[in-house]
Amino acid sequence: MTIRLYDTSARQTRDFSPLKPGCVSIYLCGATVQAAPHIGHIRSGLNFDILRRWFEYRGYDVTFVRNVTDIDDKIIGKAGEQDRPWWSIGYENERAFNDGYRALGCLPPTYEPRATGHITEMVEMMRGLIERGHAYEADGSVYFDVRSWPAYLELSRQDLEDLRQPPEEGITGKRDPRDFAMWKATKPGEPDWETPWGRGRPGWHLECSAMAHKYLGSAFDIHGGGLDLVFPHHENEIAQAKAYGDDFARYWLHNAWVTMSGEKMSKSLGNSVLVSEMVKQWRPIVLRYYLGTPHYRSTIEYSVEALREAESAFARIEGFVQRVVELAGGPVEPAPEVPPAFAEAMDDDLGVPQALAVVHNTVRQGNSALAADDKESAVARLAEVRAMLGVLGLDPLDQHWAGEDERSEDLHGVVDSLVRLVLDQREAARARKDWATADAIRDQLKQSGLVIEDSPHGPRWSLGPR
Ligand SMILES: Nc1ncnc2c1ncn2[C@@H]1O[C@H](COP(=O)(O)OP(=O)(O)OP(=O)(O)O)[C@@H](O)[C@H]1O
Ligand SMILES: [Zn+2]
Repeated sequence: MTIRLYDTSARQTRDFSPLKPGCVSIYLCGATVQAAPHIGHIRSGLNFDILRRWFEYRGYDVTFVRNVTDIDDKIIGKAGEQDRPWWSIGYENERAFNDGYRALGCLPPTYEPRATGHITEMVEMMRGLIERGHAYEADGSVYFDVRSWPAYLELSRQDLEDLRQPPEEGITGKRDPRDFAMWKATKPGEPDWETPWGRGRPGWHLECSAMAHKYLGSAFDIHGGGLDLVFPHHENEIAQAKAYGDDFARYWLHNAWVTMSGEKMSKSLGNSVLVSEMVKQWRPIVLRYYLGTPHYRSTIEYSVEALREAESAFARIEGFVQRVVELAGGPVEPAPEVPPAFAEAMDDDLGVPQALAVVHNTVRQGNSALAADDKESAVARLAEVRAMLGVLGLDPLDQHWAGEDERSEDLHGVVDSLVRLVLDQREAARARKDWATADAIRDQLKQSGLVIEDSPHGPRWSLGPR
């Protein structure tokens, strides 16, 4: 039972062996809080939430750090446009991100450090890098000297000579156009902090190296983020941290994008679908199913059709769960272990699609057991299904989703009695051979979006597809 993970750095799947037995440390590049999250951002959070849950299932003690970049050019730009303090933009969007993560059932990280709370650590890192000859000050900014670090670009496997585009354009004082800014000299009206090299503000790359060092030490297990971060962000993080003396991350994991018409969903491109809008149209648990169940290294091309498919696939699972709970007449606890085929799929670079196939198979077996009136077997299958869904964060009976909407419980009861009332009327019409009324009632029920099924315990209703 070795977990295997695709390591971007090695370009292959490697057996995972932790730095410290029984423990896993993960650093995930989190939100730049310049705007509310789109579903691409939350996909990244979700993929790593599932990774973390899987490690926990496998008995590891997980330390999961997901940072917040609360100072950045775009935040400052927005503050100017909206005539608001820069930090009010950051706080507002950080809350929006947290609402999004919570809505989709992402467990809170162990630590969620904000960049601006770690200026001291960043100054310390720059001081060390300047002392070691890997960084220099120019005009109040501090740059990393890429030629001083021969291993630079080892993650993205590029050649320094081929690096055509300087990562930071238009900044003067660089010794080499490919050197990147760790610290940016202040400009009038911009937020700034005191350093030995004058007032200024941090560059994005430095923030992550400094925060990873502070919370996870000089070496840790896994560093993650979206594929877009491989270069320059992660490459620059590595250069800073390693040149400073850290061993840094041992495995690099990158989630693929959510795209729209083949292009990365992105705030700056304006092709974003906000999480806050999506949760008005789709149940959050369905969104989680949609965004969390494709393999983390496969692109998700946004489509309403695929969302509908996710909705009906999840409805099949949920319908089974409900039927067995009704039959059992009481709670059915998750099994202590997931089926071996599920575990095997998850161990293999987090093979959620294959693992999900095991869930659907078990649901099918459970449904056959129900059809055969085999209560014991149906209940056993539900226990397995719950254990598997728990790992994926998709167990509809989990506290998180059961309280999805507290009012929905009340509403469920109200709809229940209304449906019974209407069906009684229909029965009465049939009894007096008033077929026209009976048919009209049936048609109206259908139009209302309810699906009525007969069950040994009387009629059951559920919401039909949209
Ligand atoms: N479309 C996407 N699909 C998957 N992951 C994404 C997508 N967009 C951003 N991410 C990931 O979400 C995390 C937070 O991203 P961040 O706030 O830095 O946004 P960003 O990459 O600047 O996004 P945008 O391009 O929308 O401005 C990062 O790990 C990033 O790689
Ligand atoms: Zn980062």
